[in-house]
Amino acid sequence: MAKISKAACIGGGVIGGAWAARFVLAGTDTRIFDPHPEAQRLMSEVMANAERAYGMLTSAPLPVKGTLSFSESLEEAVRGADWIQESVPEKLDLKRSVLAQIDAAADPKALIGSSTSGLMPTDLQRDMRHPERMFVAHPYNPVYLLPLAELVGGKNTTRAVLEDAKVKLATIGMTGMIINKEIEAFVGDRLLEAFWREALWLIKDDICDTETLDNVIRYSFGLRWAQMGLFETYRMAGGGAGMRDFLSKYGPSLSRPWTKLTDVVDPDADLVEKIAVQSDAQSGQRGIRELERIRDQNLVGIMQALKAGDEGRGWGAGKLLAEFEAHLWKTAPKHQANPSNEALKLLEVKVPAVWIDYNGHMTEYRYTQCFADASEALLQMIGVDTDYVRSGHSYYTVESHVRLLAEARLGDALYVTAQLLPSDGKKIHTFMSLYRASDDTLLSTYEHLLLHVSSKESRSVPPLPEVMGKLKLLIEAHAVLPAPDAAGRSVGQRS
Ligand SMILES: NC(=O)C1=CN([C@@H]2O[C@H](COP(=O)(O)OP(=O)(O)OC[C@H]3O[C@@H](n4cnc5c(N)ncnc54)[C@H](O)[C@@H]3O)[C@@H](O)[C@H]2O)C=CC1
Ligand SMILES: C[N+](C)(C)CC(=O)CC(=O)[O-]
Repeated sequence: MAKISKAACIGGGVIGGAWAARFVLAGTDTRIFDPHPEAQRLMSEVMANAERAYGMLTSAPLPVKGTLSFSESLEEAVRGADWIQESVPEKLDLKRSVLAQIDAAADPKALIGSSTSGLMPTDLQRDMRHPERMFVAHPYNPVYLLPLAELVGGKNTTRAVLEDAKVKLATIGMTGMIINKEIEAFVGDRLLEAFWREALWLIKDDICDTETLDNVIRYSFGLRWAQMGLFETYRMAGGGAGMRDFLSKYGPSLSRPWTKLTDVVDPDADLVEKIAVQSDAQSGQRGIRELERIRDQNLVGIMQALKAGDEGRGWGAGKLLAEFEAHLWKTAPKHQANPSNEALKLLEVKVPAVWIDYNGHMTEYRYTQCFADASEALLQMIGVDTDYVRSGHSYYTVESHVRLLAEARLGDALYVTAQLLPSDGKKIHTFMSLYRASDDTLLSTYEHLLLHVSSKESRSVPPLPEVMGKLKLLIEAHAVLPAPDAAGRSVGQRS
C-alpha cells in the first residue's frame, strides 16, 4: 500500500495539529507552517494527548514515530511533501490564496487536501495551476482518533486522485469516504448543522438547558450512533417489515411541526451568554485538555469494544481499527525468528493511566494482556499473521499460569522476554517474564501452552511447513537454555 512518506500541515491549530499528530504517529515525517506565536506549545499539548490515546488504543507495533518540525515559511514546509493538508481558518479568500501558494511551491504530483468544513472544492481550487490534485479531506475532531475523512472533489479534481487519497489514508488508519457530488458542508456537517440549529432553538426557547440536551444524546441515540447509523438503526425500529414499515409508520410526522430547522436561530448576545453560562455550569470545572483526555479515553474504549463486535469480526470503526492493526503487523520491521540461544525480547510498553486500579498499581488483567500481546508478537514472528489465520490455521491457548511478583506503577517502562520450552510445534510451550526496564526487576512470569488448530475442521493439526520451520529453529536454539525454576509449578506451591 502506498504510504505517505512526507506530510505538510499548513495551519496547525485544533485540526491541523491533530492531523500532524496522526501523521507522526503513523511514522510520517511532518512539517507544520503556522505563524501563530504559540503554535509549538499548542502542538506539544496536542501531541501529548494523542500519544496518550495511542498508548491505550492498540498493542500492535506502531511504527517509529515520524519527525515533527516547524517551518519558517509555507514554501519550506511543503517542499518534498507528498501529502499537504491545509487547515487554515474557514474563510474562502484566505484558503484560496493559501492553496494557490501551496500549489505553486509543491511538487506537482503532491496530493493537496483541505480540511474545510463546508466550502466547495471547485471554489477553493479556482486559482491553482494544478487543481486536479486538490480535494476536500474533511476530518472530524479529534483527527488522531476519529478515522473518517470525507473526500470531495471539485470540477477539476481527477477521480484517480480521490482513489489515491483513499488508499493513502488507509495507511494512517483512516477511511476516506468519497462523496459523489460536491455540495456545501458535504454529508457529515449537513447532518450536524441540522442538529445544531435544532439544539440552539431548544436552548433559546427554554425547553431545556445544555446539560439536559447533552444527557438526552449520550444516554440514548448517541450510544447507538457510534455503531450503526441512522438508516440501519431505523430499519430495526420498523419491526419485521423493516424500512418500508418504518417509513409508513413515521412518514406522517414529517409534516408535523417537529422541527424549527429551516428557521435560522439568531445567535445574538443574549443567546451566546445564555449558552456560555449553562455550559460553564455544566463543564467549566474541567479544563479543555482534561476534557479532551476524558473524550479520548472514552473513544478508545468504544473503538476497542467495536473491534470485538459482530462475533469478533469487528464492526464499524472497530473493524477499521482491526484492519489498521493488521496493516501495522504486516509493515512492522520483522523480528527475525533467528536461532539465537537467548530469550526473545517481544514487547516494550509504558504503563498508561487506564491500566492502574484502585490500589494504585497496574491491575491484574493488564499483566496477562502484556503476555498475550507478547504471544501475538511471537506468533507474528513465526508467520502466524492475518493471512495465515484467514487461510484457516491458528494457535489457540489451552493453558496458562501467571505469577504476580512485584508491582508495576503508572508510567513504568516494561518489557517481556520469552523462552521456548521443548515441544513438537503442534504445541508451543513458552515461559515468559515481564520486567521493569529501569532496573530489570522481574514483575511477573507466565507459562503458556498453545495448540495449533485447523479452525475450519475444529481440530488440532500440525502447523504448515513454513511456520513449523521457523518454530523448530527457535525451539532448538532455546534447548540449550536452563529450564526456568518456576516452569511447571502448580498454583500455591512454594518455590
Ligand atoms: N475545529 C473543528 O472541529 C473542525 C474544523 N475543521 C476545519 O479545519 C480548518 C481549521 O480549523 P481549526 O483548526 O478549528 O481552526 P484553528 O483556529 O484552531 O486553527 C487555524 C490555524 O491556522 C493558522 N493560520 C492562519 N492563517 C494561516 C496561514 N496563512 N498559513 C498557515 N497557518 C495559518 C492559525 O494561526 C491557526 O493556528 C477550518 O477550515 C475548519 O472549518 C474541520 C473539521 C473539524
Ligand atoms: C464545527 N465544525 C463544523 C467545524 C465541525 C466539523 O467540521 C466536524 C466535526 O468535527 O464535528
